[in-house]
Amino acid sequence: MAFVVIEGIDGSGKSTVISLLSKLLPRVYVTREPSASPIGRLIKEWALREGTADPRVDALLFAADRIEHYKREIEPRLREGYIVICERYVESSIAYQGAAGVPIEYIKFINSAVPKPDITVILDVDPEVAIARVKQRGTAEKYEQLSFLKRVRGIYLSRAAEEGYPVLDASRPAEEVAKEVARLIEKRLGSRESTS
Ligand SMILES: Nc1ncnc2c1ncn2[C@@H]1O[C@H](COP(=O)(O)OP(=O)(O)O)[C@@H](O)[C@H]1O
Ligand SMILES: Cc1cn([C@H]2C[C@H](O)[C@@H](COP(=O)(O)OP(=O)(O)O)O2)c(=O)[nH]c1=O
Repeated sequence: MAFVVIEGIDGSGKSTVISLLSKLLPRVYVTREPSASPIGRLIKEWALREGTADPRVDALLFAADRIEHYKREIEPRLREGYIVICERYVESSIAYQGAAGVPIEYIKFINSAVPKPDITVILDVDPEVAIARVKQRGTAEKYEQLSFLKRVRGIYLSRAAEEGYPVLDASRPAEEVAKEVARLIEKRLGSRESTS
């Protein structure tokens, strides 16, 4: 079993890479955050639109959605032997709510009820490129502002340095990025099989 998380700013190509990945790897279950849970819907329909009074409310809502999402959707699929690929997870809260001023230790604590993924990959791209890509996609959400995304990117890169996450250049064609992620996953799974 393998729990893989793909992280990156809006427009870094996460959804595109993940849909390509699901064709490159066997028995993949794809999911994402905010999730389809009632809390995930509240986040999409309210927190990310009108907005909350304090970014700690966002952090708490994302953490609550994450526990529901992990317990009800991710954990059962892992037990069934799927490679679960999740678009966004704890590092999104650290990067986005951290950039909004919430202390990182607070974010880590409220997310301590869910386990670390087996693999976390950061898709890195210049925020100007990401914003241009998202503009083609339709309306920008509350977090899709250039200066804010520059702070988010900075936190992702410092977290990758702290935790040893692979950082991929996501300005390349999505097919190339997806192949590199698939190789990373196969290598990590292969090394687990050889040690198990
Ligand atoms: N590597 C890439 N090169 C150019 N455009 C891309 C690339 N990856 C994604 N896109 C385009 O950028 C937009 C955002 O991609 P998406 O995968 O939705 O990003 P995210 O899920 O990270 O927000 C989409 O229109 C998509 O077609
Ligand atoms: C999971 C997560 C997402 N976000 C933000 C990042 C995005 O701007 C926004 C929605 O995520 P996004 O991946 O853009 O989903 P959608 O395609 O449905 O818009 O939520 C956080 O601020 N914290 C989190 O913990």
